[in-house]
Amino acid sequence: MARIGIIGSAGRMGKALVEAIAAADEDLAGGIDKGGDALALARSSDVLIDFSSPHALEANLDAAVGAGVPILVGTTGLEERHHFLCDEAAEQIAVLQTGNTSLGVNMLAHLVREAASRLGEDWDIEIVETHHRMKVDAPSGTALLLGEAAAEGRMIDLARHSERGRDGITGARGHGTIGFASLRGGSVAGDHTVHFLADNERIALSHLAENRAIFARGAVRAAQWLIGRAAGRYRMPEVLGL
Ligand SMILES: NC(=O)C1=CN([C@@H]2O[C@H](COP(=O)(O)OP(=O)(O)OC[C@H]3O[C@@H](n4cnc5c(N)ncnc54)[C@H](OP(=O)(O)O)[C@@H]3O)[C@@H](O)[C@H]2O)C=CC1
Ligand SMILES: O=C(O)C1=N[C@H](C(=O)O)C[C@H](O)C1
Repeated sequence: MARIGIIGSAGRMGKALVEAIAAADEDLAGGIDKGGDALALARSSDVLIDFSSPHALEANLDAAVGAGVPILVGTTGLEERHHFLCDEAAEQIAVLQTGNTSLGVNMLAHLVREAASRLGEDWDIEIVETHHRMKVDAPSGTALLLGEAAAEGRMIDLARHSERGRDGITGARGHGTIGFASLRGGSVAGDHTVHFLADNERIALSHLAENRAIFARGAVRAAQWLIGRAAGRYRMPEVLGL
């Protein structure tokens, strides 16, 4: 049995993970929240799963490196410097960072990449996400993951072709850009739709999460897969065989 340590264990995802670890017949090494000792947790774990806060990322990566255990980072709201920190840690341990651990969203990303590569630039791409009222970051990590997939399909740089947070007299939509819109309310676990819009026709590719069990199940699967892996950055499609 693998010993899995959870960072953010009292949170919404932390609770779902406790159930998923039991369902997978693995061992819960322990869990911490704000103020917890990540290094002590890492030393008693075979792998760490982090669904907490971007503020905690540096300490969590240091703990994983210190104990020499792999880490799955599911936390979203990450900035460029957080991705550099993941790269640095991945020189010494296996690191998998992803905005979404579910099979369905990773399959959707594959479809979006394919559609974006086949449809010309006269098909505008807009990504709409809806989440529960407690979510603190926008756009969601998943929306950005889907945006990256679309940008890869188009062979463009997402950072230089994004339209985010439109408000006021924005001017016409930039040709060839990828737009993002975020809705917040209720208890929605996570809905994402990638719209492809051309003159007189539209395609909408969607994923609707009915609960957090899908994220927790994927996270445990990734954690199991990470144990014993060489140092490096890994991605969910490798875990899921997509
Ligand atoms: N990749 C994916 O598939 C998914 C990613 N997420 C992401 O996971 C993250 C957590 O989501 P959710 O569970 O809903 O959020 P919650 O707010 O419910 O839980 C976050 C938990 O992290 C803890 N925490 C906060 N700061 C620290 C810290 N410095 N060190 C250790 N623990 C800390 C909190 O503890 P305290 O209350 O003490 O502050 C809390 O228990 C978000 O970024 C979310 O977007 C969510 C679902 C799926
Ligand atoms: O905060 C959430 O709840 C979720 N966060 C992730 C994201 O930002 O995409 C994944 C999922 O959609 C739920």
